[in-house]
Amino acid sequence: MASVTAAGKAFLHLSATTPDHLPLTSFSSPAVCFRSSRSRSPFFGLDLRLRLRLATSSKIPAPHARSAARGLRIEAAARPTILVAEKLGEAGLALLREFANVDCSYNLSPQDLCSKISLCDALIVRSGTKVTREVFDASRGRLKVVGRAGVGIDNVDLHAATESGCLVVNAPTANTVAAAEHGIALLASMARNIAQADASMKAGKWQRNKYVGVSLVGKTLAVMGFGKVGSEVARRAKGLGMHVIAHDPYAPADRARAIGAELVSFDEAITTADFISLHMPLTTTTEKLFNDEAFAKVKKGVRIINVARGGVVDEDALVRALDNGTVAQAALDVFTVEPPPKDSKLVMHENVTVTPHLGASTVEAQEGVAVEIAEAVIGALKGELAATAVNAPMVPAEVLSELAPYVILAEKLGRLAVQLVAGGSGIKGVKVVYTSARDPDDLDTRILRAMITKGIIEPISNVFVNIVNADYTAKQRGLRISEERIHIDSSPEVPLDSIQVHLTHVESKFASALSDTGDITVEGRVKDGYPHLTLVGSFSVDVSLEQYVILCRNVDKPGNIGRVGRILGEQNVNISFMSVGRIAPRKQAIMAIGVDEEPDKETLKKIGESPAIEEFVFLKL
Ligand SMILES: NC(=O)c1ccc[n+]([C@@H]2O[C@H](COP(=O)([O-])OP(=O)(O)OC[C@H]3O[C@@H](n4cnc5c(N)ncnc54)[C@H](O)[C@@H]3O)[C@@H](O)[C@H]2O)c1
Ligand SMILES: O=C(O)[C@H](O)COP(=O)(O)O
Repeated sequence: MASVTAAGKAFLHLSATTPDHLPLTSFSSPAVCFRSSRSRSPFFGLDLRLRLRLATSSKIPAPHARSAARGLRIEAAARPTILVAEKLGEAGLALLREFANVDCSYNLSPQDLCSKISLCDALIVRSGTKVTREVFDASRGRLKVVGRAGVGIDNVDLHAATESGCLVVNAPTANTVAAAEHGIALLASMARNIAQADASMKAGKWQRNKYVGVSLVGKTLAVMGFGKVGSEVARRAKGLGMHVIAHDPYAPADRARAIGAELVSFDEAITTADFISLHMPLTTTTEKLFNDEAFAKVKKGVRIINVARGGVVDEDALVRALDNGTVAQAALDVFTVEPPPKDSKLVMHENVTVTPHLGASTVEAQEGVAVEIAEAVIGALKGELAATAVNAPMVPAEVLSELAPYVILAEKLGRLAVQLVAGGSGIKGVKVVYTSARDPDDLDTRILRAMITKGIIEPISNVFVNIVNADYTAKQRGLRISEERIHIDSSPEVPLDSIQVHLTHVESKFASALSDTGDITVEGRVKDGYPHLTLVGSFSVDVSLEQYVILCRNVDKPGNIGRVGRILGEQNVNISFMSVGRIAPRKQAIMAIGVDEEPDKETLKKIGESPAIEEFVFLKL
């Protein structure tokens, strides 16, 4: 469809909503892993190594095996060896044994794991085994795949894995219901003092008055994080007659409504709830989110359940809140350090019920997880790439080499846009606009779309997005992605002029990021091979997208820029880049500041309090 832009240029409109099924076969040629400059995801540089490593297994297509043979040792005829370091369901073990020699060695010390690993092609773990850089070093290049039989891969050193050319796969869905059921079990047993009463009876007592509980029906439960587990907890709590509210800045409101839960802000959730159940991932934003400040706001006597990750709670602050009665009880399955110290005040607290990270531990979930991970590991050893690959997107090398800097730009724009979303508004629609001199047939945007999806989803979840699972993951989370191309008259040698990412109809924590249509809008370009932010809302800026960016809106008058610069300078925070975009001289302006170090909270507070600053946001890319 041809239309005309505001600038009067003709453009081609091509709307591609998320397809139901990805054409996986078209991606199944050489796997290429690449590393973005500084994000947690593995990107450029390691591509060929990982690709060739995977191609050294026996059942791979001949051309790939030939290319692998040139650079690497081939173990074509040998059956691979898989070390299973934590208990795995029988169905999964049976699948593994059909394909490989399986060594089930549980409770290995770090030293024993290191000495065994050089004889293994794959390693399967749960959350109890630390797969550190030492493990990858000790494998001396033989380890090709690490399978995490569960969701969280906090125990695997992803950078070290990628650097040693080792693929990491996980099993993200099979234990969702088990975790939700465990959350409900903790909720009910905490409310009725089941664990304490059981211990008391076993100690020979009969304390009927001491263990009077509280009822669930009619009480308000705040589900913090409305993803896979959180939504299942909400569904079950509705069945118990609870009033369910939820806080998740990125979840679509209609999905919550369908379950009968209302999405609310963080403050509303924690100030009104009788029970708070945590289901968000551990990220830089959620780390110690439940701290003294949060406990100061909760309804007195609130009860807290955590089956997500221990690090989301400041455990010392929780002990203080339990001691002073702010929090009546807590039921915890997860801890900052696992296992927690034997003398942990939190674990020993009489108002705390604990389980040793049992959320995923049902027979059914473990069978499901075992099959899911066995299939993923076998596939990877065969040279296929699973949709659950955590550290390996896959694109044809020639596409990658041309789009490399745009791929980084796409992910960074996604990361930036999602951090501008205000709590409670939920993201539903993403519109991506590519400006290019190329004919649509000459520009494959799948990888760019995948990278934008990755940038939007990864900072807010524990899902790892790659080219294989990007569209599926977006769809699963109710994210509709549409693409539009604007054709410009320029050299088709350059694949893209700009990429714009619009998060449609959301509220922003930085109002200036909203365009006239009410969308969060950011645009970027590649300049001298580096990604630059060139538009925020309606403001033109030009800042290199490095690790940290501060966006401030201020009145455009002398001295304002200097004030912010001085605050940063006083804290020894180095400015790497700065750009000012303004509507007109002496009206409103946006300062985009790239900084080398992460400013501490105090410094950010000072910037926010500076009279010149109308609003500001600190972004990690
Ligand atoms: N205890 C266990 O054995 C066990 C088992 C499974 C999962 N888990 C943990 O449970 C958690 C949830 O898992 P999941 O599979 O539902 O993940 P998910 O990615 O499906 O859902 C997480 C949700 O949290 C939301 N979120 C992100 N940042 C948030 C914030 N600041 N405030 C509120 N919400 C935020 C995301 O938008 C997403 O909807 C994870 O931490 C996971 O590791 C634990
Ligand atoms: O991340 C997960 O899948 C859960 O926390 C479960 O971990 P586990 O497999 O060690 O029980």
